[in-house]
Order: sequence, then structure tokens, then C-alpha cells
Amino acid sequence: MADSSVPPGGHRSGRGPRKKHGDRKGRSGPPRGRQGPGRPPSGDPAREAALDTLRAVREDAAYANLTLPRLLRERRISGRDAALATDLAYGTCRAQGLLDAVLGACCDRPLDELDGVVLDALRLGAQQLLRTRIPPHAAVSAVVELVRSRAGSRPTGFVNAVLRRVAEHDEAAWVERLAPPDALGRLALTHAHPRWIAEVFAQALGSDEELAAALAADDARPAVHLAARPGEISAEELAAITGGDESPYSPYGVLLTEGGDPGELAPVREGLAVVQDEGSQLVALVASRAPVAGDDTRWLDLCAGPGGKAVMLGALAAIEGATLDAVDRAPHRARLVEQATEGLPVRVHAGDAREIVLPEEAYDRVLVDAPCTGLGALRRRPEARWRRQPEDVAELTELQRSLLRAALERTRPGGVVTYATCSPHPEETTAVVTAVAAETGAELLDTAALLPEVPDTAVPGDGPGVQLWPHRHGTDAMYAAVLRRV
Ligand SMILES: C[S@@+](CC[C@H](N)C(=O)[O-])C[C@H]1O[C@@H](n2cnc3c(N)ncnc32)[C@H](O)[C@@H]1O
Repeated sequence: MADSSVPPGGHRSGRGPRKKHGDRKGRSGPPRGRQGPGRPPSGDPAREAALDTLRAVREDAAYANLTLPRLLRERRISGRDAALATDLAYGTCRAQGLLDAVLGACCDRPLDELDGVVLDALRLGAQQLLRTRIPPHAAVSAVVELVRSRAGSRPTGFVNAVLRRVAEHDEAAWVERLAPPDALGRLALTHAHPRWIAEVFAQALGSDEELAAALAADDARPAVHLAARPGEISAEELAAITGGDESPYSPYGVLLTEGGDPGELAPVREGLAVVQDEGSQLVALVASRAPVAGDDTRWLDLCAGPGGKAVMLGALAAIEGATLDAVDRAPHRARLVEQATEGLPVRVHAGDAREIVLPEEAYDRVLVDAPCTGLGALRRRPEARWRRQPEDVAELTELQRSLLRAALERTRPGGVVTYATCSPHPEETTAVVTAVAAETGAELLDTAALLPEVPDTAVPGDGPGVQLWPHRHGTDAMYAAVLRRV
């Protein structure tokens, strides 16, 4: 597919040793003093913001969902431009592997030899051509102009030629040409997921039957949910005020139907509601519903930052006359928990949950919302699917096991521990719970029975716990399992 007529200029400059994309290069930096966060909107503020987000993700390992909102604020980009920037930046990050496969077939040199700004622009262009309804000529000329303003006219011919090649076929035809021969590999490419993640999803689902639906739902922008703070406002009232719909499962949930910044909604600004995926609400609900015999006043959240579930548990604790200790290893995240739970019966501790001095065998109800790969929340972290690596899993599962053990040590006999992850990876879910239960003698409780309103939560092979899925429940792929300390 290489086109020898593609003009020069797309390749990296010959100066200095060869660097990777992540390295900052002269020509990918701000041209002529025009760039920088405070720069006023140009003629194409949406694509400029999208391109700058891609640069930050590639060069600085930034998070797109933190970088873009900051750029939009600083540059006062709103309305349609903000919506376009969001679609393009997040969409390009999500589809990176698919876009790179197509671009690789249209370029006469390896992508990792291209200048960073040229690569970002090609990805942005390919995203528009293959995955949006933007007319091809508009997409190509906008990206070429962007490259001209960032890197001068030298690479524009190259970018123009490559994008014209991309535009020769639509997304489905490219998948047809580039897909590996096996069904799983094909589905992974079709829905722009790394193969290893598609394999993990298939394993967690127990078969390939739902894999296409799971990957498709995971490739879509998630709906925004609010959680009404128990004791402050009902979901019905919150839905009426925000114009949203009451969530299908969580008694506190509201599904927003309008776009816009949910942080600006009056109930959120006033602390009556928080932005929280319905799956996370259901995990907090499981933690609050797990049956405890006897006293039930001392609650503990061992991995609490930034505080989403601690707010829900703290509000429920206030209603039940209980108190919540909330721990997080990262001091800044512990501070976020403090801010989020102000006014609730919550004491926040910054420290490592495995070592922090807390009463032993004292708590009636404990939540361990463990650090994990986040494979169940990829919809919210656009670049994460390409950044995570299979090698990350082993280190995390070690930590998860030790956190679950630490939780059980702090729980009194008869008390309950809810173990949760925002990942469906069986190594992080059933393997951790089964191993620690066997080792400690903790009793596995029927978690599904605690969520009778939610269908189809079973873990394949009669594994312990419940598994939520975007394609089944419209939630993140959260996992939760309840153990009783004996
Ligand atoms: C999945 S997040 C928790 C999300 C939180 N429960 C919520 O709903 O907002 C996992 C948290 O565990 C914290 N963490 C990681 N290792 C830890 C440790 N050894 N002890 C305590 N907290 C830890 C991380 O800083 C992170 O904030």
C-alpha cells in the first residue's frame, strides 16, 4: 500500500538521534509563539484543542479526560466547538490502534518515524474520515491547515496524500482488508480494542457469544449518571430538577439525557448529588446491603479516593447512625475524600491500607474498592485501552490480594467485606476473591442476592460475586463480591 509518490516532509527531521513518539521534538512543539494553554481560540479551535490533547497524551502520558476539559476552559471553547473537540479528541484516542493500522497501510514509512505532530494530525484526520460524518474534503483540508500552522508547509503534501489514501475506503472496508483471519482478532480490530483486552472480555463473559456487543458498547461514549445523596434528595426529585431519567437499577441514580457539563448542574454544585456511574452506585449499595449480624456501626472504606463511594456510604452511615473511616494511600486523594464527605460522619486517613494503624478485628462493614487495571471503565478513559499492558495485571493482583487480606484483618468476626474492582479481568476478580477466601477461611456470600433488581450479573463458572457490563446494564464493567469474616 505504500505510495512512493507521497511527498517528503512527513518523516522526522534528520537532526540528532532517533527518538520515539513520546519524545518532544522541535517541530511538534509550539510554532511561532502561538501555542500554549492560554492561547486564544483560532479559526479551528475544536481541532486545535483535539490536536493538543493528542500531543499531551502521546508526549506526557497525560489523561485525555483531564487535559481536554482544561484546554476547553482555558481557551473558553464552548458549545458546538467544545462538542466537536471532545468527539475528535476522545474518539481518536479510543480508536488509536485501528487508525494506526489503517495509516500504516497508507504510509511509506513506519509510523514511529513520523514527527509527533504529523502522526497526531494523521490520526485526527483518519478518525474524521473513518469514524465521523464530517465530509472527507473538509476533514482533509482542516487537518492539512492545522499541520501548516503547527509545522510549516513542508509536511502538508505528505499529510494530504496519506489522508487521501485513507479516504479511498470506509471503515468497514479497511477492517475487511486489515483484519486478522480469526474471529476474535477481527472483532478486536472492528471495535478498536487491543487483542489482549478482547481476550480478557471473552474470558470474563465465559464465551464469545456476547463479545461483539461487549466490545461495541465499550467503544461508545458512556451516558452520564448522577447519584442523589441519600438523605438529601430523592432520585425522583433529582430527575425532575435535571431533566434526566431515574436509573433502571440504582435507587439513587439519574441518567442524564442532555449534554453539557454535569458539574454545573445546581444539585451537583450544592452537594446534593454527585456524578457517578450507576455501576459504582450499585457497588456502594452492595457494600451497604451486605448482611451483618449484631452491631453495625463501624464502617471502613480502605481505598476511598477520590471519594465517590465514600460519599454514598457516609450518607448512608449518617442515616443508620454509623461512622465511616476512609483510607487512601495518596494524600491528595485522601484530601479529595475529605472535601467530598464534608458534613458526613466520615474520618479520613492518608496511608497505606496494608500498614496504617487502625483497630484490628473492629469493623462491622468494610469496602475494598481496589486499584485495578480499569478495564471495566475504558469508556471513560479514552487512551487507557492502548496504554494498559497485560504485564500490569500481575503486580496489581498481588496488591489486590494483600488489600483484601488487610480488610479481613480489620473486620470483626461476623462482619462483612465487599471487594470491588472496575475491571472484569478474572485474575483481578474471581481469582483474588477465591484465593483469599480459601487462605483466610472467609465465607463467600451470595452477592447477586443483594442486587435482586439487577439481572444477568452471574460470573461464569459459578464464580463468586456479581459482574456488571456496559452492554447488559449500561454501567461500567464493575465487579463486586462479599465475604464474611468467620
Ligand atoms: C479504584 S480507586 C477507589 C475509588 C473510590 N472508592 C471511589 O469510589 O471514588 C482505588 C484507590 O486505591 C488507592 N490505593 C492504592 N493502593 C492503596 C493502598 N495500598 N492503600 C490505600 N489506598 C490505596 C488509590 O490511591 C485509589 O485512590
